[in-house]
Amino acid sequence: MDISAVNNLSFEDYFNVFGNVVEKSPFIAAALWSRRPFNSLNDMHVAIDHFIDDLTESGKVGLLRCYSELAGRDLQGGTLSRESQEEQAQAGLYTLQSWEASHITQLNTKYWEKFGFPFIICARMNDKDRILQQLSECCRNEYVVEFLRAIEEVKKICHLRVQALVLTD
Ligand SMILES: NC(=O)NC1=NC(=O)NC1=O
Repeated sequence: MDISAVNNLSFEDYFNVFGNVVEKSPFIAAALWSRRPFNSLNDMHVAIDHFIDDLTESGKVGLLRCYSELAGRDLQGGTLSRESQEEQAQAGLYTLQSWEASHITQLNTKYWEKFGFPFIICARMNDKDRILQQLSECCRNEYVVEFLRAIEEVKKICHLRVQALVLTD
């Protein structure tokens, strides 16, 4: 659908389509309904980015905590969202060797224990080797570095999800 079709959707249809552009934070899509009409796809991106940037720190941390870990329990248990499942599959996280799977589990645990939210990276822009390498390196970062990086990765993931739903202009 193009941006004018987006603007003409009923709230229910809009919410069904865009509700998970920010993983398990449907309130963001619901809030952005008030920003219509969007002038362009980029206008939607900017509106979402500004909404996220305007959240309090605790609001941002809550948003980060809604993301499932990469190759984590949700992937193993088949409880990932459709979008996350597609993104993680595309990065090769469903076909890890056993040593890779145990390594990412160990690093994810170390990361969560250090920062209080899961390691987040845009899987569609990476592959399993780069994800493992980034996770390992990011475990050594300071809190503020990871907090800011994670928010920017959330935006990248969101932009790709919105782009997939709306024809580019
Ligand atoms: N923890 C994560 O990085 N999760 C994710 N990255 C993606 O690209 N999609 C996800 O669900």
